[in-house]
Amino acid sequence: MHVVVNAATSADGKLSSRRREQIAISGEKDFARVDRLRADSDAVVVGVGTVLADDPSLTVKDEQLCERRREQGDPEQPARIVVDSTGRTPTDAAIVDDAASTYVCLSEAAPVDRRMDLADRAELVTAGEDRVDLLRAFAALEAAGLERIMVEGGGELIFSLFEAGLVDELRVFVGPTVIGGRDAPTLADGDGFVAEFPTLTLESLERVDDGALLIWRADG
Ligand SMILES: NC(=O)C1=CN([C@@H]2O[C@H](COP(=O)(O)OP(=O)(O)OC[C@H]3O[C@@H](n4cnc5c(N)ncnc54)[C@H](OP(=O)(O)O)[C@@H]3O)[C@@H](O)[C@H]2O)C=CC1
Ligand SMILES: Nc1nc(O)c(N)c(N[C@@H]2O[C@H](COP(=O)(O)O)[C@@H](O)[C@H]2O)n1
Repeated sequence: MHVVVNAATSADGKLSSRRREQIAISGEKDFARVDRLRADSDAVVVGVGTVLADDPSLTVKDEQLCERRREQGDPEQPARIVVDSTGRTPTDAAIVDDAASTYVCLSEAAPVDRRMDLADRAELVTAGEDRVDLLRAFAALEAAGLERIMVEGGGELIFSLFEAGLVDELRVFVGPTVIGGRDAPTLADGDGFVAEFPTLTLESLERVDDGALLIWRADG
């Protein structure tokens, strides 16, 4: 399995504002790059915080990219994956619509009624007691044939993926804006590291739109 985390931050490292509403940080070229990265992936992952904040579809928007996937024998759309310990994903969320297949990764703490509601719309993967055990969940997803994984956020999930040692690559578009706010989500939130910080090797740095795209390889 190869896991690429992709996100857009403001110049001060925020994913969105303290209101936790979706903000277009990327410009046109960067959104097109994100669409190509989705098209090159078997699955696109977000945490339930992003589902509740943004109601994302996570689909490939360019019809030619969908056509290319079909020609390669892939499903027209990559699968969507939500990491959601207790099954808070609404049943009318775009991520569980018919546009693509969806996996919801739950923990044992997810109530039966939430499981039953979501099971009509998604494949359920259970790993972990109170919180999703990402190592086990990702192993189950790999066993289901999902190899090329793109993670789109948010900051809580990205931190946990680094903590679990699951990140192979980090691609960050840094946009020309300042959002600020101590409570605004950043690229990696969670508890934060105090020692043994994950380190990265810079693979490339490119001007895109009015910002910069940085591609990092995770060491270790
Ligand atoms: N600019 C960008 O590129 C992007 C911006 N965003 C923004 O980020 C914000 C959402 O980010 P955030 O609030 O951090 O939410 P996340 O999308 O990271 O989801 C976090 C939630 O996932 C669930 N979860 C389950 N298991 C785990 C685990 N092992 N580790 C971590 N989380 C787990 C938790 O909820 P539970 O305990 O209920 O399971 C947790 O609260 C929004 O404002 C959104 O707009 C999001 C994506 C990209
Ligand atoms: N790459 C990127 N740049 C931004 O500026 C963004 N705000 C995001 N957000 C992510 O895209 C998801 C929305 O996807 P759909 O348009 O619904 O397909 C959103 O939930 C974030 O994960 N990404």
